[in-house]
Amino acid sequence: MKLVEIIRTSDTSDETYKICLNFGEKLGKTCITCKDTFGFVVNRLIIPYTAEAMRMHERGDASIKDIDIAMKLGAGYPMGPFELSDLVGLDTFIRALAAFERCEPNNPLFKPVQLIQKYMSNLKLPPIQKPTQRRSYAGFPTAQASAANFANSFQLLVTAPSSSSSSTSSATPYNTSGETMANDKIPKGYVNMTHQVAGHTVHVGTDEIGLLKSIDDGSVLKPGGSQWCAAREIKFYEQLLTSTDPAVLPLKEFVPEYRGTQTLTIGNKTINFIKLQDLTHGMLEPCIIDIKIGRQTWDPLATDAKKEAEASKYQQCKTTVGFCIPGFQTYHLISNTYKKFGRDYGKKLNQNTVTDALKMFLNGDSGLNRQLVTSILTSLWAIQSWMRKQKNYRFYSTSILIVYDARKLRQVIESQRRQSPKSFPSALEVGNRKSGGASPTDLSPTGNNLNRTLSDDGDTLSELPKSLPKQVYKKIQRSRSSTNNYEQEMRNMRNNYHQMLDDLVGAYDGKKEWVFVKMIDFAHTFNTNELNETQANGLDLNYLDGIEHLCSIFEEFLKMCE
Ligand SMILES: Nc1ncnc2c1ncn2[C@@H]1O[C@H](COP(=O)(O)OP(=O)(O)OP(=O)(O)O)[C@@H](O)[C@H]1O
Ligand SMILES: O=P(O)(O)O[C@@H]1[C@H](O)[C@H](O)[C@@H](OP(=O)(O)O)[C@H](OP(=O)(O)O)[C@H]1O
Repeated sequence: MKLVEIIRTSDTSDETYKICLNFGEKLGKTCITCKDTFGFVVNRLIIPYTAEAMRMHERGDASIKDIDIAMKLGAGYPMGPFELSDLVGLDTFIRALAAFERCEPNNPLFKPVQLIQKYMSNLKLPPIQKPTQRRSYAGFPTAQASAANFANSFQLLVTAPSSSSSSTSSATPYNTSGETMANDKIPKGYVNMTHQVAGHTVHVGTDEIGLLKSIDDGSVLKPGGSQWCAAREIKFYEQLLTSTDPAVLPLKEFVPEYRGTQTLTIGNKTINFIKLQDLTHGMLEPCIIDIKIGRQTWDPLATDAKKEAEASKYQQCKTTVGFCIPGFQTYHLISNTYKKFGRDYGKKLNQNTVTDALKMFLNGDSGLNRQLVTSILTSLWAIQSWMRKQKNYRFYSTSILIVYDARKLRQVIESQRRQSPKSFPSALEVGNRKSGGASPTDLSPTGNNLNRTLSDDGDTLSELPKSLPKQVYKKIQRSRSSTNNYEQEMRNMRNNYHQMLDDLVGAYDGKKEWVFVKMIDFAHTFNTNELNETQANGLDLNYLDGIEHLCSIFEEFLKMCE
């Protein structure tokens, strides 16, 4: 975020104020000054604005989609109010609005929004506890979606490909109708994994589910069952975890962190899940591509029918480049929207168009970014180099999952443009961001400033240090007079602050990784000692062919960056 709000209280000395200002500027931020008033500038304006947008929809004046479009095109905001509130999380929004109301109980701007109250109470949200990344369990209902299944529908609504891209985006693994498996079937503490681009997914009206996400620790849970060959995949991860074989050790770096298994009862079924690190964790605008490696996507135990079915899919791609793309999503920086492409799109790709798809994934329409391409290519090379040696495994139907945060890419482009304006004239263009002006997206984890003074002061009243600065006492006195349960309030605010900070750190901490390239899906991976001599002989050429082609495409991309 480019913006820093410096809060100057009546007790702030000129010197302290200047130090803060200088510090902010040294960090390359744009600093503004505001009095110590609740919400400061951004939240004080964004919260009632968003509430009013929701009331507008509630009155039936305009649809969610139209309000978002109107504010983007009519007011130049990079995100509409609903898109923004979904990013921040309705739970955070609702609490911020309630906190404002407590500060000014008679101000109609801060009155609760009935529609959200109703949906939130149906959602049975967990109390604010450990920070999660984006609050993917938040969402706003479409007109059609029922209260029970709306959790992801708003996300889908705002992220569904626009009609102009429909020629390329066709069917996705998502339920674009906005229907997801009824949330009441998913055990408390878990939600559907919104950012899943391929693989087995929820099917309404059946017991089929897709990946879940644990709210508690942010892990993804991949469902097992004979259909998904879970036993084989669990065996793969468990063996790898304990392996000390030097020939195998590098593989540990190429897969997501394995966190064991977890049994959950969904409806009347007991399902064993594989728990993995969520590679999109902490990303605000995750771009994800699933690249299935290998011409042969069936394993040696496959039936003839399965072989035939697999061989007939993604034919043009698999036979020419040795890999295929069952799905991807990209956060398009120029239009500020998600674009999603499912298996139907992937099945039409060929040797030439597959490169366009990869470029689109990389937001390459305004030039490929060297840092992004290099980062991906480095990881691909590492996998390729290991594959050129390893003889322990045969990887059938595994994928390479490439994930990056478009929010960070935007920052990288903007900072490159600052350093070398001529070479990056169209950065932008990138997302219609007017440099210098704070936009709603810049400020999106709204509320980040909201509780700063309070949370900096300590957890609860009893934990506050004895010698508090004068202004802290003043704040406490003020807050105390406006709320009955001050200690609880402090705790809530503190927790809120941590959540918001987590969002911010996830998106903006320069040290945090923002690009991941990992191998996933080991349901058809075999140890060579399970295979006959012919199958086990030599290298995994099926995999090697695909990864070599993939590397060569990225090598070409790298040349284009020069
Ligand atoms: N560790 C992870 N972090 C984030 N997302 C993940 C992770 N693992 C899987 N996914 C998401 O889930 C999708 C499907 O994963 P995976 O291929 O493991 O499932 P599957 O149901 O076995 O797929 P398939 O039907 O191709 O065999 C991926 O495309 C990706 O979007
Ligand atoms: O790419 P698509 O078109 O989505 O095809 C699916 C993909 O090949 C999966 O890997 C496969 O699951 P397995 O890995 O379990 O074989 C699934 O088989 P299934 O329908 O038999 O589950 C296919 O439908």
